[in-house]
Amino acid sequence: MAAKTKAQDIIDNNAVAVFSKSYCPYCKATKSLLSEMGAKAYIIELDQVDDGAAIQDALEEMTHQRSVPNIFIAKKHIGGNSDLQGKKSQLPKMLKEAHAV
Ligand SMILES: N[C@@H](CCC(=O)N[C@@H](CS)C(=O)NCC(=O)O)C(=O)O
Repeated sequence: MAAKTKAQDIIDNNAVAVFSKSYCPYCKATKSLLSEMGAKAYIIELDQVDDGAAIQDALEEMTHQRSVPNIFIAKKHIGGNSDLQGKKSQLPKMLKEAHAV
């Protein structure tokens, strides 16, 4: 599957999608926050899959964001960890509406 199609497929089929890298501290903070909130999230570690670099390129093209984590809730691009942390007070409602909790 082409990387762009794969990225879009992950975004479309998961209430919460996190494109992450296993060693990235910002990604760890995002995963911790989502876990604390009890959210079911699809997490792909781009440094641990063969097509990770191609998926990162595709995400940059789609969102104009190259950094990880690259986060989507209900198919909507949220941004990175700082964007997610900044939405902390809205998250319970957003996650509920996305059927992620
Ligand atoms: N402000 C960003 C910082 C994210 C960041 O700097 N991520 C690093 C990895 S820890 C990154 O994407 N580096 C480029 C790369 O891995 O290609 C956020 O809050 O998500």
